Amino acid sequence: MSELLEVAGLTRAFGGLFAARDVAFKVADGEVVGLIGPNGAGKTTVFNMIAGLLKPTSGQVLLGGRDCTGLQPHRMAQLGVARTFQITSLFPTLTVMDNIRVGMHRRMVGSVVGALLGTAAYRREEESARSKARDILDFLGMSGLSDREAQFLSYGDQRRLELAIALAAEPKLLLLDEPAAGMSPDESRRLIELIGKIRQTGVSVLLVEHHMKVVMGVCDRIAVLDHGVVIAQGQPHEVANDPTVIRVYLGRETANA
Ligand SMILES: Nc1ncnc2c1ncn2[C@@H]1O[C@H](COP(=O)(O)OP(=O)(O)OP(=O)(O)O)[C@@H](O)[C@H]1O
Repeated sequence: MSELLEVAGLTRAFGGLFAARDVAFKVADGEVVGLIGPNGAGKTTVFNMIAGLLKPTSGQVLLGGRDCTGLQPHRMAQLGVARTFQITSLFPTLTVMDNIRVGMHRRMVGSVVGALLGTAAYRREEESARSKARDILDFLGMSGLSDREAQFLSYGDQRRLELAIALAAEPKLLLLDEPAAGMSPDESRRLIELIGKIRQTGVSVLLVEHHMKVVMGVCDRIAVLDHGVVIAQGQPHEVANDPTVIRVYLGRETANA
């Protein structure tokens, strides 16, 4: 497998505090990598530096070997990095289908003028967007919800809709920020299945997650952060049995196992 994402020496200081220091890990094509650690360990900071939302103080973010350090989020998106957004970014009174189409809209070539004039090119693009959105809903097992307003979806379905919007960008790398937060055990199980399905399509996933069952159930490899530093990385069973990791988790928080 070739490397899709590589971060090297990634560091971010806030004043005198190093939220991330010299962080290094890789995500291969079609691999699911978990980024875990106690509260305040630096997961979001690393995640945001990869997504382009936060500039590193030093270090590199490489995508397919290309240096993408410090690029803006929309440039990272163009290069194939998609992230899930919080539920608040859904449009509550729009249908599931329209939420996905709005998500796609920014990347569509057709102009506003084309839309206003109802040109053939615009209609073709619009139909292909709808068809793609239907495929994604089908893939996520949400076909029956296409016409439902987002506000009437269950919590788990709202989070699946976020996934659908991210997948509509046809990413190479999907960044998932605590996708299992607030989910019931049933919803978490479905999420594990879905992430597995997404991986099978060749998409790589970087997952920040507190929910250990989800992390252990779906990740090929895990990197553990503590105080901004990677203290362990490896396969789930290696990390779970690492004495430093056990000490950090037992000492700092009760793992959500
Ligand atoms: N904008 C900021 N300004 C100052 N300090 C920050 C900022 N963002 C994060 N920090 C600090 O950096 C450290 C790492 O925070 P970060 O949010 O990356 O951790 P986390 O692992 O994502 O935590 P959680 O699991 O609670 O979301 C924390 O000490 C936090 O207080």
